[in-house]
Amino acid sequence: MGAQPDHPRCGFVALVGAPNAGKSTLLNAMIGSKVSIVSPKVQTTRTRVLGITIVGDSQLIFVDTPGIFKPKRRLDRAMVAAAWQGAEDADVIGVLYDVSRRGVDDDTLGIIERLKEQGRKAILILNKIDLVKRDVLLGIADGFRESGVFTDTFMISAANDDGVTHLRNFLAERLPEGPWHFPEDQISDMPMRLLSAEITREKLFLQLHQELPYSATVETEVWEEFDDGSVKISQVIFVQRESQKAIVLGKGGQRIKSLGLAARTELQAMLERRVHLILFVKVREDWVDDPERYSAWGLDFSAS
Ligand SMILES: Nc1nc2c(ncn2[C@@H]2O[C@H](COP(=O)(O)OP(=O)(O)OP(=O)(O)O)[C@@H](O)[C@H]2O)c(=O)[nH]1
Repeated sequence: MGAQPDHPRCGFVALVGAPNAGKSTLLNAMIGSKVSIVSPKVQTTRTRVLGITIVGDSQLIFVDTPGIFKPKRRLDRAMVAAAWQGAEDADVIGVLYDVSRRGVDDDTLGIIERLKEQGRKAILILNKIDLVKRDVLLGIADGFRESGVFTDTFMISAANDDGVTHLRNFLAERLPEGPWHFPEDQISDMPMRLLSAEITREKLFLQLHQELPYSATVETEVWEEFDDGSVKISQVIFVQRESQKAIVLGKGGQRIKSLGLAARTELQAMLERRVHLILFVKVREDWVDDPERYSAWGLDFSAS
């Protein structure tokens, strides 16, 4: 553990909001390094990610939560339970809202209701201000003020890094006094295996979004570091049907080659070392209801 300041502060910040509000983008902007997966599709964040950053004497530990939405499937219910758990344990809750949407959605209303029930205060983070006019923005802020839940309101554009530093400094001041929980150089306690699998899964979404909606998952099976500094990573892409396997492989293995290249390039940049990435595709029809998958994502299956 690196040296701590004389008067350290440390605490947990939970970002909650409807799917697509920009939680991952904001987290990445705050941490300054890729720790969560950003994708234009909704509900792609399946794992609770802790991103950690130091601001002055404060160590901010961000709990990025999966979208809090009405759970339908078993997996979704586990996600929602995990999301709320993260929020309830936090020192500061930030409710993120996408100002470009037309009218407040049920997800956000549900979050506010839940905060009210618990008598918890939160800060309101109005995101994507680059997409709306100022008077619209002020109207939205007024609307939220009536709920009585929010102590402070921030107007930011996470994607353009507008207002993010101000928010970060505010959070740093808000945290309770106490020793740092993590070594200074640790930006994420998400195991590297999991993070690298998420990178491959992101590539799957980006390259095959139409053909393969939400039915694939990726696991890292081998993580082997060599003396020359390189690392060998073997991953399995699980799909639900043979037809999907064929899609992931592509004609003459073209698709999987391209997925592997994209994932490897990003892994190398992140790990700052040479990466040998080996991808396999396996069919497992019932992965969505397999308890083992839940523990791998840090979700509590019994909560669902
Ligand atoms: N124009 C604009 N787009 C943004 C901004 N912040 C995020 N986005 C976009 O909004 C989309 C959703 O952002 P994410 O960060 O993935 O949202 P999320 O809340 O983590 O979504 P889930 O993973 O579904 O919970 C992405 O396409 C982002 O690029 C912003 O400030 N301005």
